[in-house]
Amino acid sequence: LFPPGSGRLVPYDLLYADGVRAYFARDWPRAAELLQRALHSYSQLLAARRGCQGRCREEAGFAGPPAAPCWETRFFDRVLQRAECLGECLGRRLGSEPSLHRASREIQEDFEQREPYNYLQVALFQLKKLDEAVSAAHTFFVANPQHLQMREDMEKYQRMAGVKLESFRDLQATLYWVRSPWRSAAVKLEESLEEVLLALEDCRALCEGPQEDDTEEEMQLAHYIQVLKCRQHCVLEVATKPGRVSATDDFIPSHLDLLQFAYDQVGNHALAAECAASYLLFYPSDELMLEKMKRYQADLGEGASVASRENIQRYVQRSLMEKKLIYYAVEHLGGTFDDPVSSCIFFQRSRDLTGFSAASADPGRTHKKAEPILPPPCPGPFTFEGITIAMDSLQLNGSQRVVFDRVLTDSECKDILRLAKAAGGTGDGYRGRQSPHTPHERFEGLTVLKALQLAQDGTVNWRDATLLLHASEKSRKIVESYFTPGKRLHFSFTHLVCRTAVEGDQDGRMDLSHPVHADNCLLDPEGKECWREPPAYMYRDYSGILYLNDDFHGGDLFFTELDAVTVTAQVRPKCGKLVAFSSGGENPHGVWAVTRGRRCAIALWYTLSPEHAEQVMLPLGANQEGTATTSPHRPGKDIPLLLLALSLPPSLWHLGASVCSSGS
Ligand SMILES: O=C(O)CCC(=O)C(=O)O
Ligand SMILES: [Fe+3]
Repeated sequence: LFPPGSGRLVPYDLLYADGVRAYFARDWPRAAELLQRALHSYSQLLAARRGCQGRCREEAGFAGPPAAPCWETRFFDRVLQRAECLGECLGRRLGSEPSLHRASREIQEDFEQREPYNYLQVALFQLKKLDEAVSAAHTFFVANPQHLQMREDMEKYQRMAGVKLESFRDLQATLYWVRSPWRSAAVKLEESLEEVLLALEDCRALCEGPQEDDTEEEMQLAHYIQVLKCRQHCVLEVATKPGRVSATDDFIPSHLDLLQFAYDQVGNHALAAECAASYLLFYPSDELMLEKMKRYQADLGEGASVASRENIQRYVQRSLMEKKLIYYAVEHLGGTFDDPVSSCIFFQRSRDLTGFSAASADPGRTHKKAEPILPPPCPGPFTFEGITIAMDSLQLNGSQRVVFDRVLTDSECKDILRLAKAAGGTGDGYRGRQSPHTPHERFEGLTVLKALQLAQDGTVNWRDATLLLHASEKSRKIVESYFTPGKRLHFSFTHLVCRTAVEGDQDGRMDLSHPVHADNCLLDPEGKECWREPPAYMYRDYSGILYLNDDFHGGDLFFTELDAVTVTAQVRPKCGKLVAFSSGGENPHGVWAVTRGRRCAIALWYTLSPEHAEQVMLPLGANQEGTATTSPHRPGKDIPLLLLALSLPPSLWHLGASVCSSGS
């Protein structure tokens, strides 16, 4: 079908399937070759898609509005035109029908998760191509830092004689960023922001219907206002048209917010600051963002000037101007305007600009007074107002423990729970599976990045995904200011996790939902010690759990002594309750069985060390305490295996732990 030299790209899923088959047949040379070809084919496909997208966007942009009677139809025409262009362009570049290159969802996910590199590294290792094997392993590990098997392999590679430091390279890294998963998030966010701004332009251009010269002035004005309203509605149009990136009315500011977060995570403070400044154009009094701006400014130094993005400035100014004109018209000519953008600042500013309120009160006016327009509810930023300390270390009978209340409002909890539900419905990335701790519960986890990815796909809504990020960030700030004032706490790992009681399987249950453990060391209840060594996440310094609901039975969190049985304190989960504690042996904890319903929480782990921010890979070349040999103090087999496993993040359990469990 695809003879070599025909210039036709062999679909990557076919190559992959053959490669995996060869792998299991232990035909290493063939496996390595096919897997490498599969990866090559996949990257060619992505490159072709990117190239064609650029071209077709231009083409559709230059084509000019087709002469259809109403602009919605024309908008669809434009979309169809672009789809057609894409199909042709891809067909040409790939040398075959683009549909042949559409792999199943599972295979796509494998490639997104870099799974083929996992097979490849084994095959290359078997072929004694050590340098290439290490690069492949490293490339896989960068995207799967929680993968226990690979983590061990990486440690082995690092200890191996003859392995060069340069071999630890990410074969998929884009130019200047390595390691952080936020890197690819930022790239994707930039892409989708650009997509939307372009789509907006497309949509706005189509608002301009034919102008009849001889209509009366009044009619012309009415027509013009219609055009302006149409343009204002483009934000929503772009949000809901099929084939577009999913968006909400708050799409642009949310994107800027997420981008500043992503850039901050990868340490690019200049870009983070630029996005923060751009975000502030929408919400100039957002306290959290203003505070971040201050930090960025301090990080960047005195002389550095921070400006918002020009395209966003233009967007905001233009939008304000249009709203101003519309409000003016509504007031003087009648009619209504249902502002599609709920951003309060837009509303308030455009009202201020028109002098709307003052004009309405002017007694000299003869016009019928315009209906007062109520500002839309401001979603507003989080504030720390209202948060209370419900229990401190003393009341919790231990050290470095605290419980805060009212970190989230009921409606925020509801929105985040909705996110969990929507993500659960996809059966993707959030699959309910048996809890790793107990057969009587199902266990589901969703990371912030995965939530953003689902928002990108349009599976969940942007606002909810952003809310998850905000809730995490807010908790981080609270924990930071409580436990480490003046020192920055970084996210180490964050996920939304739900535990659901399996119905009809709860009678006489004796086990726990989450057995007693400590978060950064291996608890040894017999020796009454906690070993801070791998595979525990040693660099986790603080833990937080932000609860989202209480409509379930059981599921209280409890702290114990080092013996793992003497309970010292207990916390009943509730929406908005945040429990935080230091992650070490001073805080062994567990969760009572959930015997009815579903218990959801955002689990958060923080680190003081920037190198471990939101990734779990140890810096290469650095000396990893205790990784090279087993500590002589470690009572090896005396540590119950379960306790050992529990000090690893739950995320580990939903990544295929071994090569064999995936791709087959
Ligand atoms: O959900 C909870 O209350 C605690 C969970 C926990 O300790 C953990 O995931 O490490
Ligand atoms: Fe824990």
